[in-house]
Amino acid sequence: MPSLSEAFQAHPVYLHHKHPDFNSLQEQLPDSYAWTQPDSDHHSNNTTTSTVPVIDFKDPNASNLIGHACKTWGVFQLVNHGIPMNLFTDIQTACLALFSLPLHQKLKAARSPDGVSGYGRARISSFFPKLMWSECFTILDSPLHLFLQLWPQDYAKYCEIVKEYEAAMKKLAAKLMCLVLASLGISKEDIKWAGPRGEFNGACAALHLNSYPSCPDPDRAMGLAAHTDSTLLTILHQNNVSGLQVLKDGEGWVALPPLAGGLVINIGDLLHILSNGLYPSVLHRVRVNRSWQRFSVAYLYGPPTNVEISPNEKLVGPGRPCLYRSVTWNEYLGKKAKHFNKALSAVRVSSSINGLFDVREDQNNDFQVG
Ligand SMILES: C=C1C[C@]23C[C@@]1(O)CC[C@H]2[C@@]12CCC[C@@](C)(C(=O)O1)[C@H]2[C@@H]3C(=O)O
Ligand SMILES: O=C(O)CCC(=O)C(=O)O
Ligand SMILES: [Fe+2]
Repeated sequence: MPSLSEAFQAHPVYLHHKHPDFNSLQEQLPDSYAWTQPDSDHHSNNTTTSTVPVIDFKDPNASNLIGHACKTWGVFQLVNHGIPMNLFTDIQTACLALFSLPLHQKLKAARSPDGVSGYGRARISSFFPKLMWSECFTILDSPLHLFLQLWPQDYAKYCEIVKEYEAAMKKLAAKLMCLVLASLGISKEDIKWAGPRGEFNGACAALHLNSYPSCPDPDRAMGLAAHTDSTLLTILHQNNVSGLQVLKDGEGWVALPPLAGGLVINIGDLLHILSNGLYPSVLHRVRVNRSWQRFSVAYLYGPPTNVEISPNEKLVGPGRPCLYRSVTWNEYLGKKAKHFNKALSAVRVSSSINGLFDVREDQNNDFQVG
């Protein structure tokens, strides 16, 4: 089976700017980080009243509630999910330890232009003329070789934390998949790689650690620009600092404040495709603030890299044409690396026939550079 890391070999991302040392940028926002915000965006932040659904995983009606949230928002917060609190404390401790290392040490584990794993900027940086106020660290498979560079003495402790965290996320993601699919009327028997008990054992995943340092001019800076994830679903843990926002049709950007012990679950592009557009992947972004450093840990969950994902036949019929052609995650990551937020449209089959376009094509660049 090809590995996820092969997806970027054909689309290397060269980021020409030097890696920043955010500690030395605390006086004034450099022009290369200054984004400007259109007036309409200020308004949408202030007037919105609705909130992202919070779902109790132990609720007997959880599958229906999840289905409704996926359809109307593409995102929800999950509580009572059974993940022990100490796993969150440990992974957040690992984030703090990692991002607090001196820059020259972090760069020993720098991500290569055609690679997936390691330290650097978000890959999407290459699509924007301005820089984002964040740094990230991506882990695919074992972090051992990277952590050996970062912590020659302490690497084992951090490897153990990552291993435990990933194992817990893998189990939770499989349970979520079963409920999400059930809410669409799809059973685990309909998905070959689900396995007999819905363990989704062959699933592929990446762990993405994000750090958003405090920022001298947060209104003009952008932590992470608006994007959708290419995943089936993403499970995100945020520390106690706000910043994450999702775009809601007709309402604008809605904040997703951290809930102690809660997890944010968002629909990615592959589930958007599998559900034939019924469960839309959600555009999200991260704003920064003047006082607090924010950390988040995203578990990016997808199918085995060689599995073709296409609209499920139960969701295709006379009134609902098949909207997307089938793609593997690897192939889709290649599309994302090339077309960014237009990747869904790039695999859409009937857009040119019906004159339909994926909504997010127009929603991509609400922040302009100034
Ligand atoms: C598996 C992956 C999904 C991702 C690219 C990656 O190889 C690892 C990082 C992921 C991430 C996180 C931030 C947003 C995003 C669009 C990006 O640039 O890197 C996603 C990618 C994705 O979901 O397409
Ligand atoms: O930091 C966050 O809250 C969001 C991170 C994110 O969107 C990602 O890693 O894909
Ligand atoms: Fe994301």
